[in-house]
Amino acid sequence: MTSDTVIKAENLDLTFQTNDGPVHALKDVSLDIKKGDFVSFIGPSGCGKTTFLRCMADLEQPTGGKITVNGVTPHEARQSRAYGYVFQHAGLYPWRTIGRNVRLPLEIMGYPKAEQDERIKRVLELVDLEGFEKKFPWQLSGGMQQRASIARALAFDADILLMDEPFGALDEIVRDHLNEQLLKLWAKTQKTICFVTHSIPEAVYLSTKIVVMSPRPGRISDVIDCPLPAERPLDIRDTQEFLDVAHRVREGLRAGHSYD
Ligand SMILES: Nc1ncnc2c1ncn2[C@@H]1O[C@H](COP(=O)(O)OP(=O)(O)OP(=O)(O)O)[C@@H](O)[C@H]1O
Repeated sequence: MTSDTVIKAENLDLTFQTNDGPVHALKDVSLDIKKGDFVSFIGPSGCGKTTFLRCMADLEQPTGGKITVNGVTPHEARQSRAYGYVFQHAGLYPWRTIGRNVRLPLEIMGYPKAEQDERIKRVLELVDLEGFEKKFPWQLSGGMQQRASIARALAFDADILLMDEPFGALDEIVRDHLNEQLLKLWAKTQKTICFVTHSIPEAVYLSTKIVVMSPRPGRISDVIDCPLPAERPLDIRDTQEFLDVAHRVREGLRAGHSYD
């Protein structure tokens, strides 16, 4: 493992035991994610994207192989608050204001009140939600709620952000806007981001590396470097370079897909 490796999976396997028999969710998954990478995971439903992310987060236990996060086990990484996790649905507590939702992990971690206040202010600014601290989630649009949940994941300075289809439920215009904002935030914070998506354009637009997965059993079928410049206006999606990468992702998905 080189010193800039953040997540390393070696021959990872995970089989769920269910009433209908074993489900082989991950098979022989090996991957090296470097510091500052933006890695997207794309593949058909059931190919193990979420399961892989959950292994990184210590929410699932692999049945074979090895995974390290910052050179230690996912359990140790979780204890040292190495990552923030953003889910498909914002998952904000409706009875807490936006500010108090972002405050929650900081309270749990026992930050002093003044530092909590300072951090809440800083992360709400980062996601363009300054002034919304006292609003309740239902007073915000879906896109704003998702930004608040990103702020909550950023509040405690984790170096790694695990994002499981965070914009999947949003309409395309809002999603475009959040994609642009996420890229800016990534450039500003230099975090390592693992991002699950079903969208080829979203994966190509955001990533430095795209991991194509295929199902039954879930495995990695291709890892594609995305050579686009760091500065990515939305209309980069019309360039030949972008379309070439998108084409390769589509081919990778097609190769691993069975239409049964
Ligand atoms: N807790 C569990 N118990 C049993 N089977 C599970 C469990 N979690 C996931 N699976 C199964 O493991 C496989 C991989 O699921 P996973 O959710 O990781 O796929 P995914 O690629 O994220 O899918 P989607 O794109 O639909 O979210 C699926 O067949 C799923 O049904």
